[in-house]
Amino acid sequence: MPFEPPPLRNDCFALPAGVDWTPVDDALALLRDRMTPVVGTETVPLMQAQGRVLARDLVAKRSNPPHPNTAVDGYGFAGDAIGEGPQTMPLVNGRAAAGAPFAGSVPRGHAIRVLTGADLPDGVDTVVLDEDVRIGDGQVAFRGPLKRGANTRKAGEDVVAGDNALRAGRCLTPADLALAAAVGHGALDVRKRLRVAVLSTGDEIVEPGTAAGDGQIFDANRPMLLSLCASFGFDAVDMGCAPDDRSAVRDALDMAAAQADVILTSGGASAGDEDHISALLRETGAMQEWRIALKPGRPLALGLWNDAPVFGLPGNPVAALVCTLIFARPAMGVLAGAEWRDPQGFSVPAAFEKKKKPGRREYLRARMRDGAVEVFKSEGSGRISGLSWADGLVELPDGAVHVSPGDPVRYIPFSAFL
Ligand SMILES: Nc1nc2c(c(=O)[nH]1)N[C@H]1C(S)=C(S)[C@@H](COP(=O)(O)OP(=O)(O)OC[C@H]3O[C@@H](n4cnc5c(N)ncnc54)[C@H](O)[C@@H]3O)O[C@H]1N2
Ligand code: MOO
Repeated sequence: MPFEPPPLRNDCFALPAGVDWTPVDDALALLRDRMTPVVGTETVPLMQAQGRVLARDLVAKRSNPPHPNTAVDGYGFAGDAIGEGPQTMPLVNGRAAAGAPFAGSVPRGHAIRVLTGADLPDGVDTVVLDEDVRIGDGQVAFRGPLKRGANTRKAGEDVVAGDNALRAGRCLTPADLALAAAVGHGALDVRKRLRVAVLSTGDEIVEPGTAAGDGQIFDANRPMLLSLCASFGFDAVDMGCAPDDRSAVRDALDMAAAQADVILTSGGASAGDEDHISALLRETGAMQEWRIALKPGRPLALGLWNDAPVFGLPGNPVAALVCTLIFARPAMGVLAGAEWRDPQGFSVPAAFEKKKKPGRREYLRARMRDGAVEVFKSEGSGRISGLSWADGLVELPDGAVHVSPGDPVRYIPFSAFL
């Protein structure tokens, strides 16, 4: 039987009793607390592991470097055999090169030709750089003093065999693959990719590029959310668009839960007559409507559908993106077996003025220009051009603020969510 984690609990999205408008940090703390990995593990070749989530701590099978070696092209000798001022040493026949070590031993007071990366021959612990020597008559001449061990690398100075080189839950970067390779691994145990189904809802939504009649709009959320999930390293599953019809939405959720580990829907998340996502999730008894003290993205419907967590995102594209980045992204990371990650923001000077009332956190579309952060001209939640204009978000705190140009504000680049 495949080794798979247990499903989430039915009440995994429940808010504590009496909570009404949930502050963003409380909502995030709840998600962090309740989410657990839902995907199993598999072994993949190292070369194909970029972007995957490491399933177990990676123990170094070999030290890096494995042996003491020279960091430069030059001449190696015993460091304690020289003093200050001019030095002359007879050269031993032969040389040590990377991949072609010198088999013999170098007598004290003698030197040997060494090339970068070569294991230090027996009797050598110090190297003088090519640029600092003169060669002639079977001898090498240079000026002392030279620190013992100069221009060499110690065995294990980077990683020692048996050390934990990488921690489980890490999303593997190109540099991680270099490290894993260096310490002796050719294949890695990783989490299976999280499958994320993306479903749009709404009678007014039509396929991009088709003819749109009066009252119809093109599906902008689906291409955005599918590509976003792919950029997070997940398998994005396109579930198309369901009309505002309870049984059609039910069928679409059934299909999504059969094909994916998580479901992202957009539209129909609030409590209007045609808000079928929240109504259906409520029917399962696992629906939680999170009214988050946040702009944009107030209504976020969370629930389980046939054991698959559902993030019912608001329909407005700006709110859909903000809710995905701020809530769904870190939660999906944990479902995928990764560590919880808070996006790294920066404190930068504002290039704008803004007054904000207390009681909710606000995210503004933003971009850095000339060392300061500017914000989009409108805060309208349907203004998709502003998402495209932006390189990130400015996060304004829950309390009241009056930002003036030059004041420090928190800027989170979109790349911080990847
Ligand atoms: N009486 C209230 N009305 C609304 C409230 C409220 O608190 N009380 N909240 C507003 C806010 S804030 C938002 S956000 C929206 C969220 O509503 P829904 O999640 O139910 O979304 P819809 O009503 O279905 O759609 C909202 C808006 O977004 C457009 N949309 C939907 N899907 C797509 C898509 N795939 N691509 C492009 N655009 C999409 C849709 O046509 C609507 O214009 O509710 C407010 N109302
Ligand atoms: O979530 Mo709505 O888009 O805040 O405006």
